[in-house]
Amino acid sequence: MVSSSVLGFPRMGANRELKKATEAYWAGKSSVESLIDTGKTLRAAHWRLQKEAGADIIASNDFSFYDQILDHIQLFSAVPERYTKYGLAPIDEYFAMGRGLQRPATETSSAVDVPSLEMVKWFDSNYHYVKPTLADNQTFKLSSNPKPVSEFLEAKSQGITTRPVLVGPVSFLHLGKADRAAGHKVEPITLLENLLPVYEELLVKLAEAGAETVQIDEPILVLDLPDPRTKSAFKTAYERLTALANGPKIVVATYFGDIVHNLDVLPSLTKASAIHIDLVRAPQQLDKVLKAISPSQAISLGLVDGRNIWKTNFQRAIETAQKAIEAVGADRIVISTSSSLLHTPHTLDSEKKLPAEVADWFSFAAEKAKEVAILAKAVTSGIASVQAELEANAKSMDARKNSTRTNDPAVKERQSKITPDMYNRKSPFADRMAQQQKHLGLPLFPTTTIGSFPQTKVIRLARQKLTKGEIDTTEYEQFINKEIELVVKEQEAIGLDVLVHGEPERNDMVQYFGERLTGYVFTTHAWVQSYGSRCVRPPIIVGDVSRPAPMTVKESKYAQTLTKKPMKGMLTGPITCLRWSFPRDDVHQSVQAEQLALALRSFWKCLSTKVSTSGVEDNTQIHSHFCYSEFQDFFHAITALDADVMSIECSKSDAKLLKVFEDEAYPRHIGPGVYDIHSPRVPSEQEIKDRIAEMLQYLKPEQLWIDPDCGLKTRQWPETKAALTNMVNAAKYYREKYANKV
Ligand SMILES: Nc1nc2c(c(=O)[nH]1)N[C@@H](CNc1ccc(C(=O)N[C@@H](CCC(=O)N[C@@H](CCC(=O)N[C@@H](CCC(=O)O)C(=O)O)C(=O)O)C(=O)O)cc1)CN2
Ligand code: MET
Ligand SMILES: [Zn+2]
Repeated sequence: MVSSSVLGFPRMGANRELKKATEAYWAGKSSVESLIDTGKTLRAAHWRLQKEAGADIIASNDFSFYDQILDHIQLFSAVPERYTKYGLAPIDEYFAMGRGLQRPATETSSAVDVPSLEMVKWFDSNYHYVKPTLADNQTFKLSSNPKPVSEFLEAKSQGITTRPVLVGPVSFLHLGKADRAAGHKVEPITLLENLLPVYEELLVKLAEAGAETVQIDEPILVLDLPDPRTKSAFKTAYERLTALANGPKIVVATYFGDIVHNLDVLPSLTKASAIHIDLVRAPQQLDKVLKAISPSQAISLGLVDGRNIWKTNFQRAIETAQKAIEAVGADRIVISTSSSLLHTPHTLDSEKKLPAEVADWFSFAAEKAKEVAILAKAVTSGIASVQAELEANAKSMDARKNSTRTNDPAVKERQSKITPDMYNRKSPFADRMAQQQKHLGLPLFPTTTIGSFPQTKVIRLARQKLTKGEIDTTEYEQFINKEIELVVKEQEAIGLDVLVHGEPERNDMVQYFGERLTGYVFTTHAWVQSYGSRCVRPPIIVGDVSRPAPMTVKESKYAQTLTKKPMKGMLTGPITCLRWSFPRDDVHQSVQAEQLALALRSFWKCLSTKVSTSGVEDNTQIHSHFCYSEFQDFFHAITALDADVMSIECSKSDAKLLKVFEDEAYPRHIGPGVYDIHSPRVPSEQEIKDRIAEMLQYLKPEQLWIDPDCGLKTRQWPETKAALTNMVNAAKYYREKYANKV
């Protein structure tokens, strides 16, 4: 028999109950009991939903109040001392690591001021995890009442036997880093021996609690692993974890890529009961993995997309499953989601406004749980047992393929006319910068922000009223103009050099642009967690993209009339628009990216990839923003973009990484973010000065801009003003210090 499995379920809830509960707790508006209760209710509902959908294997410990990697940091007692020293309640210590904590002393407790841990993109998704920061000689200890065990028992008490999911020891270490803030230099992988006993203890506890199998995620198996120590860590770890006398069976799960280049790791995993692979992202790996697994091992086929919202093509999935069955036998096959469903919205049932034609093409998390069950039944009991479902699916696939929504000949025509000159700026950087300096007259260490200012409740409510028709466009636009006036006034008061309009008209930097382009559709409830309590509602690209309605130019122009200082206009680049939307799966992503670039270019010849930014005058200064700290990995790609000024996320990473700019003699301007905007914590002027001093070890004073890590939309006004004031003062200090020196 072939069973079906779901590697993990989204945890926010159908109506973002978890977001609301967490934010209410942070705001002091609800108790910890009420937060914990919401978690429990959501877990129960999600397990039941999957059970009723017919999924055989359902995950537990996929729930998290903030992030699953952060959960493991606490589970292993790997919390840095700067958090533990306050003796906070475990949940508060946990949130302090996620978002920092800054609070004055009270009669009963001392003052707390601690920044958050670093937050990083989860592989190439738009989810972000909290990076483990480890000490030299880091010790690990299993927390009391370990979460994976208690959540397993919780499900069991509800009559549902789950498969607990853990992040594997090798991935946990590989995704971590030395705690440089506390002076440590350890290479995380060398800590494996210290960590393994904790996994052993936990696995035994899970088995004792009744878990027959545990899913251990080792997603780093899809990465290149050049360090031989990483590969040998798999051997050390899995030979031990799969040999526990009283341990559970272990399924090793990989996702978001293929493991073909790491097949030499598989022999270390022979005693794992199954290997899971992502066949949506990397279908070509099946044959090789089938040959490489051991004869006793099962293979879990990730056939239902955990990253996108398209209905699974049943015919194709069944063909793949049958091929695998022929190769190794039905008893060794599991049909699964490609990854956790964390990256998909909760349920299609909530969408009442989608065109019916289009809604029939989609499948969200709840529907995907049904898909794995149908597929498993089809290959176990025969096609006839799910005839109706298969017919409906085939009809839907056909309808999508032949729909007029998906093909627009005019777009294809325009795409065929892209010429080489559309890729390049008019003059080289040095000439452009000379003209820009004359035009803009900026001081040394110019200060700016990334674009957004606080998206207050008032702004969101105004937008909600517009959507509901309670106010009209004119009233809404007047409201937005008032917000822009406020943002400009505040920036002038703070003393920033290059201003922004603050982006109040945008619900989200991706959704906003999607809503103004054809080829997209939008949802009302399809939220996906981005980090912590923050969610996005990615627009869906269903067809060829084109024909922008006028957008955002009006707001920027209005903002410029309010000040003599230079005003920067903000656009979301085509690649980000693509990758943070739900892209089509029937057309190559490069084609979709090009369509987006053309669409954006056509209304404003100014954007962050070359087709969009070329055709701009020399004295127009292009700022490109990248909120990734791993810039060294794509240094050459960003260099090729030829932006005049580049702003990058940097405040949480080692300033030494900036050395790449020095080594490569990068000539253009750079603003490495000087403070973290994801946390409400206000950085002091001294902290920012220290950070700038570090940057000046690698960057020339005349190329350095002073800005925050990213946009300020998630912040409140008081902390925004305080932080930017400290930032501007720090910049002024260096401006004086270097006056006449460069
Ligand atoms: N797409 C995307 N990806 C990104 C980023 C980003 O900004 N966008 N930034 C980086 C980090 N990720 C982030 C992700 C989300 C948010 C964020 O602020 N999200 C908001 C939602 C933004 C939004 O769409 N807001 C809408 C609607 C919000 C809403 O909930 N409205 C209420 C009504 C108003 C209210 O009570 O607040 C409702 O519908 O019930 C609007 O402003 O119009 C949130 O979770 O709170 C920030 C950063 C990387 N990836
Ligand atoms: C996630 S990058 C954000 C860029 C956007 N212009 C903002 O400031 O919010
Ligand atoms: Zn950013």
